Amino acid sequence: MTNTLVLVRHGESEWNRKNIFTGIRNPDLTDKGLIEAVWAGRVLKAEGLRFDIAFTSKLKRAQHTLDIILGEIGGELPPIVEDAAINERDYGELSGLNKDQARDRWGEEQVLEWRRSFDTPPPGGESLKDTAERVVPYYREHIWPHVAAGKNVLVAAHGNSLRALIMSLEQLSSQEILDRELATAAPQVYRLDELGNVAEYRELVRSEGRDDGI
Ligand SMILES: O=C(O)[C@H](O)COP(=O)(O)O
Repeated sequence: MTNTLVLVRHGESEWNRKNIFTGIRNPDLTDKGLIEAVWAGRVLKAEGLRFDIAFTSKLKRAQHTLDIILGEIGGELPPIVEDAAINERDYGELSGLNKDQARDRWGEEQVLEWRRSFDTPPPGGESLKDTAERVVPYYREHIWPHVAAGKNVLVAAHGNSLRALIMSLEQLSSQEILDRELATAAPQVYRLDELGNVAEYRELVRSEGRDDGI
């Protein structure tokens, strides 16, 4: 399969485990996150996917996930481009706060609005719209040209930087993106047509109880 773009959110991070708003802070993966990344690499390999180039953010959890995936796939490593343009959405003053404590302090509805609305930024941070305004131009300028040239491209990034990109790729409305959740290390596999529209999409989700190692 060519013209393939695979987006993958990092595996579980230390702060995901502790239920803490992370944004552009820099925790690493947990042991569970490492295992999730291994699984993502194995399932992509089992799909027969090989990558010509890979992109990741400047944050450890995404870089580490990418390294593990590429290691599992094996063979010659593709070039890796790291750029802050695909960093996680900056959670501003919420960064470092426990999500339940934030709900106790500001109320369920306010916190949900900060987390999932399109254009309400958390105090001192970025809305999904702000995030899209850096992610989408970066995608168009630096990532899409490789896919357009028939390459297979892997992007390891973050829940909200990828939601911003998916909103543009799938032409979702600001209402439709509200409910789109990305599981950790679940590859989103897109085949794009020559205009960059989605020709095929599949999410590879880990099923419990497999005994074939993936
Ligand atoms: O930055 C974070 O805290 C998480 O990666 C994503 O946050 P969310 O679950 O509020 O989208």
